Amino acid sequence: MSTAPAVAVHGLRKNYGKVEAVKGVDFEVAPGEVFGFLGPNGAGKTTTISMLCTLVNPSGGSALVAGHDVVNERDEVRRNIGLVFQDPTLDGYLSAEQNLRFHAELYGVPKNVVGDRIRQVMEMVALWDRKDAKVMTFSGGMKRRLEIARGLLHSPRVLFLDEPTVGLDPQTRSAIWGYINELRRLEDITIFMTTHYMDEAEFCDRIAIIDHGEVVVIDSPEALKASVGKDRVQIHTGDDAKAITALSERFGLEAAVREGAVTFAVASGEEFVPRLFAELGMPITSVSVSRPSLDDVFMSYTGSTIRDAESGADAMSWMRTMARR
Ligand SMILES: Nc1ncnc2c1ncn2[C@@H]1O[C@H](COP(=O)(O)OP(=O)(O)OP(=O)(O)O)[C@@H](O)[C@H]1O
Repeated sequence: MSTAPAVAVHGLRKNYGKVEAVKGVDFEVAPGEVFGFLGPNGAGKTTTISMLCTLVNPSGGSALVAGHDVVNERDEVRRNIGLVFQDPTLDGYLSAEQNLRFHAELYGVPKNVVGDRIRQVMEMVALWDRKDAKVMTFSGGMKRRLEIARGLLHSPRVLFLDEPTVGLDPQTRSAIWGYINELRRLEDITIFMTTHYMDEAEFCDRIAIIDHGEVVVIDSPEALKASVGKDRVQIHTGDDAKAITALSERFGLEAAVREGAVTFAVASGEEFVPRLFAELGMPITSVSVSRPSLDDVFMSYTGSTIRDAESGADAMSWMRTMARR
């Protein structure tokens, strides 16, 4: 297996008129990696992935995918990638299998292997028993699964998934992740995906947090959470106000009531708890310690929660829509 990066991006930029959608990003994705691009709506995820897939021309910088330049070697890039985008492009009047056969012809999959490959990818997403059904009869989750199967049909080296689970219910989302995990076990493939679901970013080997067109940080979910440094401690007491004062006076900690409990952040929370019981000077009825989540990571690197950032982006796109009228 090659050790050259599956994706190598240097100073990649995209402007739409005055909007700087992507402001010069740099990153590399190793072969076999599941790499996640995490950011709120409007952060520049789709624009970046579209440039890597040769669907949008960069305004500057460079990108190699499977060793090929996305501007000068578009055909080579396209042959080596699979795409699953937010907007479905399946033909509802054709059966699931016919959709895949059509795709196989477009990509020149050799005739002698098409049948076996179609069966293999459809079994991977548990749709083989529905191969003859028209796609218009499929649920949203089944269509997404079929799109993933189609994206894999020509054995791409890099599979791009743009928000693969957006709009799906939690059960279907978790099933899709089951297939993605199965896929990385069975196929020699690199997966590049975008998401704005924090819980899904946890499944990636590494994630890049992107905000306002810039990559803010790149690392494994574990390392990112560790970089935040502090655990979240929540305690229940008979008198929250008194507990907040005591935490401040005795430990110099800033606490507030969150989700009905006195909440504060502290390094090595588990080691701190025994001291807390001994020195707080009032009874504690329950305590919980949790590690930082990716939400805390996003907050610490961007200064806002992903939801706040999202409503800001929504407001921006609403203003742009109004301005165009
Ligand atoms: N074709 C376009 N013309 C003008 N502006 C665009 C175009 N496509 C994207 N933008 C703008 O570029 C910025 C980045 O958009 P992009 O779709 O890449 O973000 P995103 O992170 O993928 O968001 P989402 O999760 O909503 O898809 C936004 O401000 C968006 O409004």
